[in-house]
Amino acid sequence: MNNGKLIDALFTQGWFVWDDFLTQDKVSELKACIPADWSQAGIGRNETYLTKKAIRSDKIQWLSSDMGPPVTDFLQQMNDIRVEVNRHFFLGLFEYEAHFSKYEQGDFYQKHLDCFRGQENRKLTTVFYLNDDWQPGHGGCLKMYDLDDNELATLDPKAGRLVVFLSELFPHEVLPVTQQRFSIAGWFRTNGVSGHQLDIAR
Ligand SMILES: O=C(O)CCC(=O)C(=O)O
Ligand SMILES: [Fe+2]
Repeated sequence: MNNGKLIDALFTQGWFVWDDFLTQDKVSELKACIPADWSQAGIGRNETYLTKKAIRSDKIQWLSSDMGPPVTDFLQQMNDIRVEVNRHFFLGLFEYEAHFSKYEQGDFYQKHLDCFRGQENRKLTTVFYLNDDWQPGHGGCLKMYDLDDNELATLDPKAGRLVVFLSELFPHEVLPVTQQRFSIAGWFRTNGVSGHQLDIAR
């Protein structure tokens, strides 16, 4: 584990690229847990949930521990990160939600922030990549920006790489892919109040 570097980078720049977070073998085991049925990804949550292919065109599968031990292990590792980040930042991260994403030829996700308007309870984003032998011609890079629209990084979605960033500070996009691309996008959340209802994490 490399938590020290993660914590330092979150303090100094708000984002971190953690290469070889998992070995290639672990990545393969995780990939083998992906179920066969996929649903079209949407934007927003609950009643504001919309499917907007013009903004994103990937398909998703929410992670759950009944998908197998590699998924349970991954969720446990994310929980370890959650505990460590809470210890240093007092962010009160409460829960982790994550989905597998599948991008197929031509799929993309336009520039966005991961927290929803009026429900800013996604605090920290993680994206983990499952693509062996990713080549520059395959597209699908994650492009990160700051809130002033300066480009910060263009990252290959290569197997074993984990990207972590503060959800409210870094707009980002997935450039169109020419090759099937798998990732796990996840968010650490705090419980927020939405309207007059307590917005309980699922
Ligand atoms: O797959 C990626 O590189 C990022 C995906 C993303 O931004 C999202 O699902 O919110
Ligand atoms: Fe995102």
